[in-house]
Amino acid sequence: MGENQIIVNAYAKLNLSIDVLGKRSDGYHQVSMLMQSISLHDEVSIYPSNGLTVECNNAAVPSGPDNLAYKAAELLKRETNYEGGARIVINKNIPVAAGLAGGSSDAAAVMLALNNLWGLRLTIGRLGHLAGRLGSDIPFCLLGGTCLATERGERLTLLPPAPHFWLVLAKPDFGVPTAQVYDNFDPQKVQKRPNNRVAVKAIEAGDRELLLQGMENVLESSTFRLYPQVEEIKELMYRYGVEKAMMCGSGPTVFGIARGKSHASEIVRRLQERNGIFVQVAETI
Ligand SMILES: C[C@@](CO)(OP(=O)(O)O)[C@H](O)COP(=O)(O)OP(=O)(O)OC[C@H]1O[C@@H](n2ccc(N)nc2=O)[C@H](O)[C@@H]1O
Ligand SMILES: Nc1ncnc2c1ncn2[C@@H]1O[C@H](COP(=O)(O)OP(=O)(O)O)[C@@H](O)[C@H]1O
Repeated sequence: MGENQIIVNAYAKLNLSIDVLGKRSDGYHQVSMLMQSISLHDEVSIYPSNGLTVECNNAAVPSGPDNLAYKAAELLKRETNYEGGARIVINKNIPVAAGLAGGSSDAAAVMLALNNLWGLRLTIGRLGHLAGRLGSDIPFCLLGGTCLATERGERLTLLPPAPHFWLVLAKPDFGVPTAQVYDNFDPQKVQKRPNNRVAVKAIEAGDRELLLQGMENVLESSTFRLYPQVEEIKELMYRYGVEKAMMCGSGPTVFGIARGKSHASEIVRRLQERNGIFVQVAETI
């Protein structure tokens, strides 16, 4: 390992709940979401270099300037007039366009690492502001843990850690663009809305049962209409006995809350019998 090489983990997120409160004049949606970091992560290695480069071992992810990690580095350079560079290498474990914020998390990890490597001394508040300009989920990825996210999702209130969950993640063999899900969102078609006030109280009180009652994701109504296979995965999770199943973000990944680690492994085994589904055990962190 080179002397100045930095390796950081970029953790995936899921949304314990998503409510959409309306459409804003800038085209984005006003949301109220409970966000949670999970153990699944990419490894981001950063090497000192004169130029700026980004490589990724997953062909579905753009290398170079279209990569969110590149955009994050470029934004830091522009804002601080920093003249140097970095070689960024992403080892992808988080499925792409999955609703797990893999790209956002890589970008956040790069911002934190380069702030150190380049000696920029930007405060977390300043980093958060810059992150929000790149993507609505990136400020949360900087902070991690359990948060309430409002506005576009970039305005955060840090909460105490949510009760621990063993999770099963399951994603069909296609990705879903976030913009398509928001465009297709119709509040009239929502069946169940979350109760975020109750869910926040439950997190503060460490009340697992109450939290499960408050959790819903209104974007399911949109994604399920576009991709019925996603709803089928959710139903399968319930058939296999999860306490709660819900779509991650805009999908198509579904998470199931298992009754323990071995229950999670058993569900993974059963889901693996179906072709073309990415399945993995994870836990909240
Ligand atoms: C749905 C969520 C839930 O956490 O996550 P993902 O499923 O993408 O992981 C987020 O709201 C996604 O955040 P993020 O993926 O950062 O979105 P952005 O890059 O800012 O925006 C992508 C597109 O989604 C739509 N968008 C996003 C956020 C928001 N509050 N309202 C929107 O309408 C806009 O059409 C925008 O052009
Ligand atoms: N570092 C990155 N990792 C993953 N995807 C990236 C990255 N940089 C840019 N992208 C692009 O962003 C899109 C959505 O990425 P991702 O963060 O995986 O999904 P989601 O928004 O569903 O959580 C991908 O289709 C990809 O083209």
